[in-house]
Amino acid sequence: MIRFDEAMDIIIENTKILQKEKVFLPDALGRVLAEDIYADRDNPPADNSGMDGFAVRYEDIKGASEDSPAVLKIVAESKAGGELVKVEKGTAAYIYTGGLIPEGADTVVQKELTKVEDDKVFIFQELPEGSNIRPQGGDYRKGDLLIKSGKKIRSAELGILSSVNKPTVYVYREPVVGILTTGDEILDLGEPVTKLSQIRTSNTYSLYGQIKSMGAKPVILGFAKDDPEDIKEKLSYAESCDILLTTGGISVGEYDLVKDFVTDVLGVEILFWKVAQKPGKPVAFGVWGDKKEKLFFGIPGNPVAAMTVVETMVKPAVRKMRGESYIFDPVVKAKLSGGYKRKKAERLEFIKVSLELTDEGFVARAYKKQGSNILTSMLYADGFGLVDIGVKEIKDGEMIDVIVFDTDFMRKR
Ligand SMILES: Nc1nc2c(c(=O)[nH]1)N[C@H]1C(S)=C(S)[C@@H](COP(=O)(O)OP(=O)(O)OC[C@H]3O[C@@H](n4cnc5c(N)ncnc54)[C@H](O)[C@@H]3O)O[C@H]1N2
Ligand code: MOO
Repeated sequence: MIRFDEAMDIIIENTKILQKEKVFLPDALGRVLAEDIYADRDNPPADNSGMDGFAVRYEDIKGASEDSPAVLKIVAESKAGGELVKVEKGTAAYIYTGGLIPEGADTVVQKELTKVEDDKVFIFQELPEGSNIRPQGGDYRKGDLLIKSGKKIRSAELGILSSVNKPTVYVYREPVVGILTTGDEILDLGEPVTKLSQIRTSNTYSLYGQIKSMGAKPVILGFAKDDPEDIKEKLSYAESCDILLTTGGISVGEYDLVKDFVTDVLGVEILFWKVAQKPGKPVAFGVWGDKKEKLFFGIPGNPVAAMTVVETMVKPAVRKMRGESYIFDPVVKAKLSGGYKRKKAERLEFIKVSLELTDEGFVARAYKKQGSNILTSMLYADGFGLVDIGVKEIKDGEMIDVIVFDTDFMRKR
């Protein structure tokens, strides 16, 4: 049995970033940029006005006051999208926000400080030279590196990409993740219950949700009975996936067949099996494909073990494949209210905790039932508290590290 950190090193070392692909700009939201983005023009492309008002020569308004206003003849108009106009000594131009600064003008006086009579504008205040002018290149210059490859595309990035005229953009491909559910007892949605021992699947859809929300494409490969032929056939459906997840049949029972068959059918090379963690101990990991570029996770059947393994092990791998720079969820220090006790301390334990953000920092509370079959514990959890190997008790009020996988609790007021 290896430790969790050793397992993660093996996973990350064997995970490769996927190829890039071109997508339409709006579809790039949430994806990771696979090219450097340079400015095609200065922004703003020319000096322009930050206010509605009048473009003037500073010389002409110098010394202006309530009692002795400057009086200028209005000779032109400059609006956003308009032509470049001109002002000369003793004249002014109407100007609107975004309008080009007329040739000869060096200052903009906002409308509120002026009065118009016929073709004359009265200016009642001197403003510093250059007032209300947004200079050419004040945001960025042509040729500047604006966004580096590897950046996750949010709305701000979409705005910049569109401002530099990128109707399509290179991003990294999103992994296709096949989910194969195994077990004689497992029923899909809608299948009638005919025996007491049958279990309605939870893993198929909780894993689907996890995979989808981490920015990958889940594909449900079906349900296999604990029967060699059935498992082999359904494993073959995984051929076109980047990652194969199986749930169930990975422990040491007579019917735990998955690990051997992934090697027979897909040529998976198993790199580890069993990790000193709780839950999720029997997890298996391997690589396959021509260049060993595809991943296999044999995930335990117990529902909480399955979700925990996907959150802690599969998620960083998916993020790396997507080209993301930051692949781990945040870890925060939290005060563990109520403490936590356990009998054995041989494994790193991920305990399901709810979180609260108080004036004194994060407070974590462990769910009272931590078993790996307790589905409701995952409903309760915002994160996993980490109880290290060798630790049997964390006292009430002691600090623990918590992996935060849902931050909604921080919005509570
Ligand atoms: N002798 C040993 N027995 C077990 C060990 C061990 O080390 N020695 N490990 C235990 C641990 S830890 C886990 S976790 C489980 C994992 O077993 P499998 O991955 O082989 O899973 P199954 O036996 O197929 O199922 C376990 C449990 O989960 C339920 N299950 C399975 N699939 C689903 C699903 N899609 N939705 C909801 N529930 C599911 C299944 O009915 C079983 O109750 O092994 C321990 N045993
Ligand atoms: O570790 Mo198993 O993974 O207890 O549920």
